[in-house]
Amino acid sequence: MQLSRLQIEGVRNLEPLTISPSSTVNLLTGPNGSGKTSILEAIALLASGRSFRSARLAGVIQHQQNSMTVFGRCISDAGDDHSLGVRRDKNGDTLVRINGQSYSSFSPLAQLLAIQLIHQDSFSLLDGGPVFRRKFVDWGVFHVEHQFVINWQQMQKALKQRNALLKAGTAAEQLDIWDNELVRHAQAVHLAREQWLETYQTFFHQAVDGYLSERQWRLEYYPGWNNKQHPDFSDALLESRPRDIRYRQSHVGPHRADIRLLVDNKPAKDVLSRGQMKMIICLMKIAQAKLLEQTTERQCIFLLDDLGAELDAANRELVMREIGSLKSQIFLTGVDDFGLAELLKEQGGQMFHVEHGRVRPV
Ligand SMILES: Nc1ncnc2c1ncn2[C@@H]1O[C@H](COP(=O)(O)OP(=O)(O)OP(=O)(O)O)[C@@H](O)[C@H]1O
Repeated sequence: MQLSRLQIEGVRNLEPLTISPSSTVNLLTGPNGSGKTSILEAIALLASGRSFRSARLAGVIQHQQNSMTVFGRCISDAGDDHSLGVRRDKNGDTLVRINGQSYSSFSPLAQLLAIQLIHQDSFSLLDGGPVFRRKFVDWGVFHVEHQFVINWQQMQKALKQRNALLKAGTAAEQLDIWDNELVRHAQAVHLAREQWLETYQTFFHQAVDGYLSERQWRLEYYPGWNNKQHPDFSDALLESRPRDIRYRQSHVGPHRADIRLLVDNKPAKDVLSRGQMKMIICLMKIAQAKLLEQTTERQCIFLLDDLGAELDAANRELVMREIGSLKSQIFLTGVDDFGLAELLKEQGGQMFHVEHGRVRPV
């Protein structure tokens, strides 16, 4: 899916704007605080209903305004036209519209727009907690296997019920019903993640091959329990039961899953420089987009906030060429064109200048 038109109103410092982005690269330049990231934020909002920088959406709505609206006209990978819109009021009311029809949740938008976001918090993928890596894997699985989200939601529900019983100090036998439900969906979630990761490994290794290829890279999957000892999750859950009862929470399961990236047998976050970490994060996301493109013929939209930060010229160009090898649409920000103007021309891109919340094509 690609955005052929973008309309934003009431988002942070941005004046109401309408732009027709290029289907290849869109470079947004301008001074600090001018509103570049806010444009990426608005695109991400259109795809997920969430902001990647504020937990509270009310903070994204422009001061003195009562609502914000993001509207996008998109061309699907099959060539169909779609209109998508999100409106959010200060009092929390939300409206999601796709092709003139209203929806009560954001998931239909997420299914249409596959966004790959790289910004300053993306480092969490390597140095943050397991939740960031689980989200990364689940995003990949969600876009290739639609049944996954149902199993994931059922698993979360069973886990919540089980934890509530544990907290209330309920007798062990009463856990059985939720344990059975948890096992059923947890097993499905685990298998889907495992299969996706098996395919992903190939794309990941191809992506890092052209970068620090003298190093040995390994991506390991931990499903959330010791599956060498207990291939069947139900055995692990049963073994964990006395501990779960004692500490009143569930200690094993796909909610504890993680992936570990090792470089020459050491955790990547302990040995890579900041710039190298950013490169690997970019390459991990590019590999994810390639997998999606090759398995489903769907394209991602890349949002790269301040790509220039931490990366030297050679690495910036490598990232741009790698993304350019996909059919993805790219939006990237920078205080200047950080030497990418030539490459931008070569890739048929478009530059926009942002100043005091006003955007104009250059
Ligand atoms: N709710 C809001 N209403 C109005 N203005 C806001 C609101 N929230 C933030 N701002 C302002 O909007 C601007 C947003 O800037 P943004 O982060 O998009 O800039 P940027 O061009 O990406 O900057 P940088 O180059 O420093 O990353 C800032 O000047 C900020 O003070």
